[in-house]
Amino acid sequence: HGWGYGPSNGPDKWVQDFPVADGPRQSPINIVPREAQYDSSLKALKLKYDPSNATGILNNGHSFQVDFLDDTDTSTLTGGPISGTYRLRQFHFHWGASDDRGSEHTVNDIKFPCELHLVHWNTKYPSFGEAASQPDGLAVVGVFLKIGAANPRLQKVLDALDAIKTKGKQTTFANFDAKTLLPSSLDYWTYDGSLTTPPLLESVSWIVLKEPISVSPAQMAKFRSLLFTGEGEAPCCMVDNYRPPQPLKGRRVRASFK
Ligand SMILES: NS(=O)(=O)c1nccs1
Ligand SMILES: [Zn+2]
Repeated sequence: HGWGYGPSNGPDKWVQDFPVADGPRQSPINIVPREAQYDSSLKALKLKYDPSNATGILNNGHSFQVDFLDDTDTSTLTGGPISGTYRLRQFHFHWGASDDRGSEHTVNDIKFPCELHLVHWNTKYPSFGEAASQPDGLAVVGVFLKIGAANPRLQKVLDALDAIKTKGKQTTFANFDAKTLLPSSLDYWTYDGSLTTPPLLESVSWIVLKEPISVSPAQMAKFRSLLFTGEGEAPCCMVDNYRPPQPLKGRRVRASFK
C-alpha cells in the first residue's frame, strides 16, 4: 500500500520507502521569526499568472490540485530569492480535521488550519520532472490560511470540489487567476528545503509568505468533504494531510522584510 497520512503509512513511515526523509534539507520547518535573518539583497517576488493557463482540478488521493499549462512562460515566478524564471505547474493545499491544525510550516510552533502551495519549476531544465531532481529545480510559494471571513476568491475552487470527491477524479477548471489567492503583502521567509510529500526530493526553494489569507469555518468544511479513497472504497475523509515540521539541521531562514 502506498504512502499516505494514516497510522500505517503516514509521515513517520515514509523513511522506509524514501530514505531522504531523514536528509539535511527536509520540509516543512518551524519558522522562528526572531531567528530569521533579514537579507536586504533579497528581491521582491514577481508573480505573473495568466488565468487562461488553468486547465483542470484533480483529487490525487493526497490533496487536490489545480493544474496549469506550463509549456510556455505565461505563468511565472521571478525575483525573490531565486534566479531565472520558474513556471507555475500547480497549486494545492494541506489542511486539518479541525481548525487547530493543518498547515505544514508553523510560525513560533503555531499551526494554521490550512496552507496553500503554489508549485513552480526552473525553466533552465526541460521539464518539471527533471527540475524536481535538481537542488535549484523547484520554488514553492506557501501561503497560510487563517480562520476569519469567508474568502470569495477561494470559493470558485471550493465549488469545484463536489465534482472530484474521490481519488482519481478530475474535472476541467478554466480561467482562474491564482494571483487572487495571494495576500496583499508579499513579504516572505525563504530557506532551502524539499517536497513535503514523497518522493521528498530536496529540490525546493521555499518562499513562505508572512501574511495569511482568510478562510471561513464553512469553507474549511468544504476541504474536509473530500475523500482520500476512491469511488466504491470504504470512505476515508481527506483531512490531516500535512507533514509535521522537520529538523532545521543548521539551515538559515532569511526574511525579505525587517
Ligand atoms: N507539498 S509540496 O508543495 O512540497 C509538493 N509535493 C509534491 C509535489 S509539490
Ligand atoms: Zn504541498
